[in-house]
Amino acid sequence: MSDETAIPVVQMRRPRWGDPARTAELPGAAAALAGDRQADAGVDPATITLARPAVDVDVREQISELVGPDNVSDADVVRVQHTRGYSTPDILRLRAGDADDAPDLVVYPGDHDEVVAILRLCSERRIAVVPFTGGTSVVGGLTPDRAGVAGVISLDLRRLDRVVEIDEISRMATLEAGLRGPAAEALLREKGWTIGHFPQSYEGAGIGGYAATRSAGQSSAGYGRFDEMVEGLVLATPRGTIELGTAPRSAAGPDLRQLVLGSEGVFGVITSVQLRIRPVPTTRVFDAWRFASFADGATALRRLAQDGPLPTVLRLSDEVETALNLADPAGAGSEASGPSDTGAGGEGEAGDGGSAGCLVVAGYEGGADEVARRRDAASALLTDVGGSALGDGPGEAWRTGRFAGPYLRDPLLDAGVLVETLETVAFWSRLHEVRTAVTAALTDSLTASGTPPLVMCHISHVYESGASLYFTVVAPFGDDPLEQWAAAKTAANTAIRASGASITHHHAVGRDHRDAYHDEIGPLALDALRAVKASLDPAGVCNPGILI
Ligand SMILES: Cc1cc2nc3c(=O)[nH]c(=O)nc-3n(C[C@H](O)[C@H](O)[C@H](O)COP(=O)(O)OP(=O)(O)OC[C@H]3O[C@@H](n4cnc5c(N)ncnc54)[C@H](O)[C@@H]3O)c2cc1C
Repeated sequence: MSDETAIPVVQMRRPRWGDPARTAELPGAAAALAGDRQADAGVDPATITLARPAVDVDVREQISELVGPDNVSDADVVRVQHTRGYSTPDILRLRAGDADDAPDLVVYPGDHDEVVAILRLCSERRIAVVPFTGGTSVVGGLTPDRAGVAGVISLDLRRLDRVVEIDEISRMATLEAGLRGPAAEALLREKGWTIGHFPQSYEGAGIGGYAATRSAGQSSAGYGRFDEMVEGLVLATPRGTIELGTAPRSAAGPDLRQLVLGSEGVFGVITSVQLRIRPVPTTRVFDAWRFASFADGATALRRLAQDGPLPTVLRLSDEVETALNLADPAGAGSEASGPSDTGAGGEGEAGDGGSAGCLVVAGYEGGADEVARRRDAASALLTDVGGSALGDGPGEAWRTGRFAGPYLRDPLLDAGVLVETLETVAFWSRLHEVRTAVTAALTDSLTASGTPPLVMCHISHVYESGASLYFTVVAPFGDDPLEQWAAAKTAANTAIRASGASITHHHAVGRDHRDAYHDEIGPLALDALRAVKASLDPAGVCNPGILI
């Protein structure tokens, strides 16, 4: 019954997304935006030749002794596959043959002690260490600053792939950090358990990355964000090991787990995580509802978040995304996706906020009785606040197509259509102001570049006091797509901060949001974080330039 178990771990082939056997056709809307442009897939990454690795030969030998010679590589093709992440600018650079940010060495440690030993050695030799779990960062989290370091190592954690322990009584599992989403889920499901964390990057991302970025999955209403599932974790630092998580809640000082969650590799490397787990659901049903406007739909989501009951998946698309979603759910309303079918115009009248209204997907998972109870009560509330039931057709269609969206970005870029996403989070009382400001900033910036965009927005993570806003932007390439997007992104960041929202709900800070993050927390808080880093990483080799 579960589509998540049908999805294997995919070894990504930068710069393209996902399983090469699963390609997506260029959507009709994109053809209109692209005009007569010839499709161009860019430079083949296998043909890129890199400068010689900067790391001294004796360092390489010492690392080889630590992890075994087969677990170190300086081959160009391997280094290119560890270059940057999966933001659209990252992809555009690699498509242009620019792999200047490639690491010097890629190292595959086999256990926690090897990670500590590598960090110690790199600290002595001032070599930057970039933890790499799935490599799907969209915020520049894998692009360290080389200033002041003698080289860069990408620490690929794929060999840390064990389920260490399942504590069925406490409903907890200890997982190594390199386990990728589908592998972790498959191993737990063999024993009847699920994590319930399904980001749209599920095929690529993994446990360490989820924890280091405070990831949020599509089922966050039911299972919580990833950081809310974490009961304990182990951090390897250049100065040794920190183990956190003695009990579920404690009054023993500040909760230091929260200091490590979201730390993006700057304090060290998370090598294992103790997670809350739940029984695999036996029942799953996804309903769809229509609301007259985004504001009406947002009120309905707020009421569910505040008064309950919460579905397991809860999301609201704006008018443009709704029209595309109802036309082809695999193509819109997804993370990092673009429009799929009719695009601006056509039957759905996307682009003019036309007749489709705003789609709410409410999915319920659990035991049969409990699902029926929650579904009945939530449906009564949704009806009460003005929703029209659309049955389970569009909801099920969204569910089955939900991991397909990212596959559209490559054909869109091939066709000269810029597509990128960004997200934020705010209190309910400010949400509409934030949405209006960010939409205007993106629209104005890209229109000023001569490429008026299609801007879509959805809510997919809700709390009693607020919700996330997720924007998908589509525009034809201008003369310089990197500059074009940089200007739009700066405008959006400025609007987010000016309207009092957070710079990120789940994509994290990386390098791309660093300045806005510093503005958000203020200089004293930043000093405190820097003091923690100086204590754990005195040589400053852990992901330099990221976050702080
Ligand atoms: C198509 C697409 C869809 C996406 N959808 C979602 C979504 O639905 N929800 C969501 O939250 N995010 C989403 N993302 C963003 C991204 O997948 C998440 O940030 C994810 O958590 C990253 O996991 P990863 O394993 O790929 O981490 P990586 O990219 O390997 O690393 C992310 C950052 O954490 C650091 N890091 C990695 N592992 C460790 C470790 N063990 N210890 C310390 N630091 C570490 C890295 O150095 C880097 O700075 C999406 C991205 C793409 C490209």
